Amino acid sequence: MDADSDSDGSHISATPPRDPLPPPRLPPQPPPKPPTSYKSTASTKRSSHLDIIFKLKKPSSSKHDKIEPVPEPEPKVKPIQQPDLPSPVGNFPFQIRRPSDQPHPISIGRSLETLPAGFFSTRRASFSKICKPSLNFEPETLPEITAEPKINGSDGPGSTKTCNKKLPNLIRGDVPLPPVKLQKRSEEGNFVRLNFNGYKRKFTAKGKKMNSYSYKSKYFKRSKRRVKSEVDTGSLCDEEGLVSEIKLQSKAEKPSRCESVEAAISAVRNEVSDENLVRLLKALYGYDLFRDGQLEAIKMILAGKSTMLVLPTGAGKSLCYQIPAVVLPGITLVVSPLVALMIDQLKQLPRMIQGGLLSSSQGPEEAAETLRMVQEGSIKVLFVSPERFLNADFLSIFSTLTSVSLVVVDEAHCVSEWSHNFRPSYMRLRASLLRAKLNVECILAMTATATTTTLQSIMSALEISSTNLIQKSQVRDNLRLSVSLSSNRMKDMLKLMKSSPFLGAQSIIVYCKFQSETDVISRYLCDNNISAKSYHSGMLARDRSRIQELFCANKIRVVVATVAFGMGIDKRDVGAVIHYSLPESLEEYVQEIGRGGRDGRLSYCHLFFDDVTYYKLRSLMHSDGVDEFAVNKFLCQVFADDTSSHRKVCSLVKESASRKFDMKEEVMLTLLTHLELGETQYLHLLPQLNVTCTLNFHKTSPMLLADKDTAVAAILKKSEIKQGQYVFDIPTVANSIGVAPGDLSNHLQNLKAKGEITYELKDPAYCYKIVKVPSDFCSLTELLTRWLLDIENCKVWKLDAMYSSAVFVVDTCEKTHDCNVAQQTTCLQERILDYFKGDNNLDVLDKMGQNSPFLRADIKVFLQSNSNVKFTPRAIARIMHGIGSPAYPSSTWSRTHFWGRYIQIDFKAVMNAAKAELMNFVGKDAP
Ligand SMILES: Nc1ncnc2c1ncn2[C@@H]1O[C@H](COP(=O)(O)OP(=O)(O)OP(=O)(O)O)[C@@H](O)[C@H]1O
Repeated sequence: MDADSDSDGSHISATPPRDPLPPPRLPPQPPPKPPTSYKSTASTKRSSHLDIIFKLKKPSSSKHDKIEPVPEPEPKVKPIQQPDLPSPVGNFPFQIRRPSDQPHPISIGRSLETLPAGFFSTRRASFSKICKPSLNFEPETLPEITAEPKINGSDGPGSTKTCNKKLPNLIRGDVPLPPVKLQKRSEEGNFVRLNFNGYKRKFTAKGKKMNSYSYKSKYFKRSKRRVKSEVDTGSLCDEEGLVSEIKLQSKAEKPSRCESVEAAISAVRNEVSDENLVRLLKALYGYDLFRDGQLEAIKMILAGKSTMLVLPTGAGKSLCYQIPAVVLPGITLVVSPLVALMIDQLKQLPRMIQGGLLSSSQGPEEAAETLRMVQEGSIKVLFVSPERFLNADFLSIFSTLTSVSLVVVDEAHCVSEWSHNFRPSYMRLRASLLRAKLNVECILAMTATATTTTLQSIMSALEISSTNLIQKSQVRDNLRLSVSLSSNRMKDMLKLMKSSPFLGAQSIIVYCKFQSETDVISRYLCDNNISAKSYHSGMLARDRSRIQELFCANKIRVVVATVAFGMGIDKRDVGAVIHYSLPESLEEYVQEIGRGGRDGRLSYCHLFFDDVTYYKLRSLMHSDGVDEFAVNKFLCQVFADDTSSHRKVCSLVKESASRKFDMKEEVMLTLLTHLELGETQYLHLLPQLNVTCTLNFHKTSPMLLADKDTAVAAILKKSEIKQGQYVFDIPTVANSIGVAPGDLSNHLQNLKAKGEITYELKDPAYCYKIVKVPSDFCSLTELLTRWLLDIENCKVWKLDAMYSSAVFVVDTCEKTHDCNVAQQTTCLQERILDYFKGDNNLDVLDKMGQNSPFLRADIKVFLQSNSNVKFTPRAIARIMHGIGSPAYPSSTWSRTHFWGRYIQIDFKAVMNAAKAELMNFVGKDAP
């Protein structure tokens, strides 16, 4: 989590001051069981905290979905005007409603994930005559590609492949394999086309002619400018490191090496023996031996078995898919959670393996070029995001034209909601779906950090047999671990860095929790003669990759970073990793210390922890939580649209919906994905779009154009005219003429190219089609709410386990009066192993207070002073814990002096107190 939740509220209270001391540490409690399945809990009774929303005193006359400007709150205890709040569902007491019959005002735009216009030229509809309802322009039902397939069946000149059929990914003697076709890297290296910082870079061989985007021209000049500005500000960078790295990447492969790789691949295809595989390892990478687990994994994949691979960070998991990728006949798809990670992995591919990537940040031409190469069969490893699986055009290539031999799910823990890093889009990666859409049998799931519960859920989703699990210890032996409780972390960290062994470390990563901390600490280190730079996701991508490059080239000694500097960083000689803040989970801790010692040499990892950070993080663990009534309202809106036509595209504008339901966008996506991929399929998600279009006509008059063009006629019908501009919702217009929103966007582009119109698209939205309207909204609401609650509890438990482990190590050390690094390493390693084994014997401290004598009184004053605002118990608890939410943003609410005041009291206890006070308030107020 990359947020800064510092409160700067005043300290005036209507009640006596709170106890400045944290509640005493309680004896270890039996560990709360991490949830095993939401299904089991779903049928239980509704949660005890009734999800009530209260309207205080004056009823609001504003419509609930109308967003009004946020008035500045008066200082002290004057009421704060709340701009856009979830409105009550039914009358008090709370009722769960079915969706209303009212039509939902949809809006829409341009696909963020659609393929470039013109890629499938035959798909274009002519809008001049069209749009009979019988025409089906829906992306997933269209005959996707009508052009002659070129790959595997090309009869064109120069074609080297003749096989039309999909090849199985199982290596057997009776299966005809295509000839080994390695890319001789004299032209481009393994970079297909990368979009670095918005510039295309094409790496060419030394001595060859550069293209117009070669690093020597644009990129080099830019990097020089950047270097200058950094030197001006006192940083220590020069361009040499970066350029030499690029030069290294652009070196051509010698033909003899290519031949030896080709021979080694052929040998493995003939016989998958240890000897042949070692020969291939040597030829491709120059390594003599496989590391623990690698050979086993490669053999399993080459035997066509789906495999779960759990190896520590830096143990060499990538090689386990790269070798099969060159041996297997078809393409290998690698699903990665982050674009930055894809770029890093693409860079790290051996030169002989042609790779490519598809990401939403690419331009249409770049994506088209990559897809063309995929179809030609010249890409062996393609990196994609899980969101790409929403794109029907992308899927069609694999279901009809290109054979996929292997799907690799990297960072596979993201599949599981019980992991530290659940990604809703990873829910799409189910074996059944992959098989249906890609016709692939073999799946490799890889992670360094998974508890037994997480592993079970990954293996069940990807249908990996328990016999195909390869698991090695999750922490490498060359990491020396130490921990200390610190009340002055800055000072202590400086002391640590100025003493042995940290003093001798060539490269150091310092991990912080909050973005603001990274800047403060890097400045502090620089002031103390330690060269440091900060790195976090709030920085420009260009600046981030620059810092990463300089760090890898040893031009910066210390990077002070948030969690954003993690996965994919493969600098081999990081000598120390310091945690300035407590990580959110042991998984995150293991992932981050895994950046150290990747060359196998000793690396020192020190963790500072303190109670203040723990309390802040614990509050943040509740920032994704939602209440039952909000889930119900959300469902009502999702299914509010006219359900008679299942062909219609519905949309939910992210920003306004997020405020309306007081739900983070990520949570809404989680719910929508569950509605698509849960036990019953209620909807079908489509790529996200910008849905609101503002259009101007230029050449022909709108009426005349409408006579010739059905789409324009529909636009005129469905638009509102605002300041002379036509404002309309893309899906509404597309639905009215029976075409897909993407095709309407393409048509608008054509009109723009002819000079007829100009237009702008805004309002990113989730788009979907309704498959089935739920028959029982109440049960579905309850099921989803319980599921989200379990995820919230699981996150809290993970943080508690992390904190308890740090306390445990320090306490054990103190008791034995013999604290040294070796002892702390063993102690923490054991703790980590127990945690990952999930034997539930881990003692987890419950440090949170359960009550405070002033809590109820403060809530009462807070309510009185904001009597014109609607609150839920959760909203009040968030304010008392100092966490903002879409409807109660910190920019507004951190001005109240109650902000973050009860951070040491358990969130649920604050919610309960808030509920009781709200009941009192409404009770008193009732006529
Ligand atoms: N058999 C081997 N012998 C020597 N070095 C190896 C071997 N296998 C992999 N490596 C090297 O180890 C380093 C780490 O490999 P890789 O990036 O694949 O690790 P990883 O397990 O994917 O780590 P992470 O989980 O952090 O991404 C790379 O530089 C790689 O070249």
